[in-house]
Amino acid sequence: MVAMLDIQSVTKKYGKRQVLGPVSAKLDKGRYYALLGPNGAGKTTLLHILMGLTNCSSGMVTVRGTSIDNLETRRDLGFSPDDVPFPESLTGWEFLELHNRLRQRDDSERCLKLSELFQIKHALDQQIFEFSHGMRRKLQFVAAVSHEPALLALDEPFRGLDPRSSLVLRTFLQRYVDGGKTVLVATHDMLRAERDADEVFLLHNGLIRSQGTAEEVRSQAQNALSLEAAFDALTTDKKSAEIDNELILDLTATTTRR
Ligand SMILES: Nc1ncnc2c1ncn2[C@@H]1O[C@H](COP(=O)(O)OP(=O)(O)OP(=O)(O)O)[C@@H](O)[C@H]1O
Repeated sequence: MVAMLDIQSVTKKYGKRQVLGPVSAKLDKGRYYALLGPNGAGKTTLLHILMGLTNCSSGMVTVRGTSIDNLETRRDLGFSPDDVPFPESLTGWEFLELHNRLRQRDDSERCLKLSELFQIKHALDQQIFEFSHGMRRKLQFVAAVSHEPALLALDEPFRGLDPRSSLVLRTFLQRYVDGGKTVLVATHDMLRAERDADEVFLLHNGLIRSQGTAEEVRSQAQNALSLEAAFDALTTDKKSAEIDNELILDLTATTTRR
């Protein structure tokens, strides 16, 4: 069976510095994947390469057997980035329409239904600079999913969402995957990853340090009790943990003495 996403020996260099890879992995349809890793591990860089937004330095990425260099292939991808500036002067609706036009599709009806689901429909005529952080996240998500992409990649999609919206998004993603699509979520939220993802990739210093179900990753970390503990064991060496503890004691001792 052809993989939904096939990442073949992908590397990324900025100048002489290699920040990613080689990374190889296959993602199947109908699965929810979590991409985990410490700050600077290369998660966003990898997502940008997978979505065709950044070129890799070497290697190849295919979606259902076709290179992501192909425009048609890229139209079957959806991406909700983290912290990318918005065109503030556009209204919410103009932002969604822009995505429709770039994809040469008319998904207006679906945009409206999604906006209703995420409770931003009432604000679509407002300019984006008036949107709150959570509203922006939701708008970004609606734009990413309105064309029903086969592969949906999301960078920290739950950050800043209120509990109800988080629940709606979580349910939506589960159903989306049940419908045969593939979801890849980069996150620092270990509890959510452990609960929701079928499989996780743990990236460390630009390389996949561990991958599999949360249970498999835990077993690779001497049967750690949680994914969070496994993450810590696989990405932090004992020496730096000791130095951290000493520094915390040192830095807080003066505070408590006052
Ligand atoms: N445009 C750039 N130029 C040079 N180096 C970059 C650039 N973008 C990212 N990097 C470097 O690439 C590495 C990976 O960064 P990346 O943003 O992919 O990490 P991340 O895992 O998403 O981190 P975080 O969890 O903090 O968001 C880091 O060392 C970063 O400094």
